Amino acid sequence: MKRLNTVLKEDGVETDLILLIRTILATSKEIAFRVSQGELAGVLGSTLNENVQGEVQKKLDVIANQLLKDILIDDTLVKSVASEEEDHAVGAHPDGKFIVAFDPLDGSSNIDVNGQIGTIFTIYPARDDVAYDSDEQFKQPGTNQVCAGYVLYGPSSLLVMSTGGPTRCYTLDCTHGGYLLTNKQLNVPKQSREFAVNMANYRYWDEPTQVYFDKLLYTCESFEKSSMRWNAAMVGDVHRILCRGGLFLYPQDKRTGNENGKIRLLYEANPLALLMENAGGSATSRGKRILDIAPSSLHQRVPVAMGSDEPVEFYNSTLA
Ligand SMILES: O=P(O)(O)OC[C@H]1O[C@](O)(COP(=O)(O)O)[C@@H](O)[C@@H]1O
Ligand SMILES: [Mg+2]
Ligand SMILES: [Mg+2]
Repeated sequence: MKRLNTVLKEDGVETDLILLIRTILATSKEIAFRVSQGELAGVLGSTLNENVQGEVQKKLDVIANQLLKDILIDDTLVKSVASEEEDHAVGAHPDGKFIVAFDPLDGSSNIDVNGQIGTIFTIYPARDDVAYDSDEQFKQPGTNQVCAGYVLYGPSSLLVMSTGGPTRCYTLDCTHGGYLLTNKQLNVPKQSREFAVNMANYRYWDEPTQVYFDKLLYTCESFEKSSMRWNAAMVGDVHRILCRGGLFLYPQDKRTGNENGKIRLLYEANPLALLMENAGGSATSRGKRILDIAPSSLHQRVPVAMGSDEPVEFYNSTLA
């Protein structure tokens, strides 16, 4: 099996970008180790703090954020970093070539129940027309991403990543400490009857989304044998869909604060949209391509429908 470094070189990825990816992944190995130790490493449970979005921070959210932030702001290739757990962009090096955004720990509610969690990251070229440490650095559409990926800390730790080409999957080999290529190209099937959505929000959805699910569950013949799969971690739900198709949905709803759903554009929707598209799937928000939306603020939320082409189109046609 090929090592990550070899694959990136064969893909023609520039050396500086390879170095930055390796820096991020060095931290992911540290996080993977702590996750695997669980209670023994003292990483379970909550802190007394909330992040800028009013969510209670878990100890692992804070630890993963600190590990990633520290290593990245030390790296001269990095101009600025943005994180779900930071109020604003954190400046690193004014001459840095790249900016990095991340969700240090996605699926925080799964931490204490030994469920799937992951780290999502994305790399963009740095801008020279705005201050190196300002949020403006990150107001770029997802099409500008030069790399997007996630590390899923499950029964094994997996890296799923694209540097613009195919979405590839690597497995962390704990015996030598490196990522090895285990699937050179993920291909999302065009059709699928699986869907991932928090059905408990049904009463808050707007009418078109309710109608879509009424059709899907009760009348639509092609969904007769559909199955729901919900991890409560987008990274885990999207991983399943990248492997075997399906629809991931997090719509907007009527509750105050949920007008744009829950998923954050910069460090959740955009990197996962790039991986989905480069695996042959679709990624949309209110019927539009997610990758074309530039964030207007760091923690902007967007409704999300991504996965196999057919169910994504069917969902969007119901909204139209
Ligand atoms: O179960 P809920 O409350 O609908 O939320 C699940 C969603 O929230 C998230 O966990 C948010 O991510 P964080 O854990 O990084 O805050 C998504 O990954 C997931 O799809
Ligand atoms: Mg998240
Ligand atoms: Mg998070």
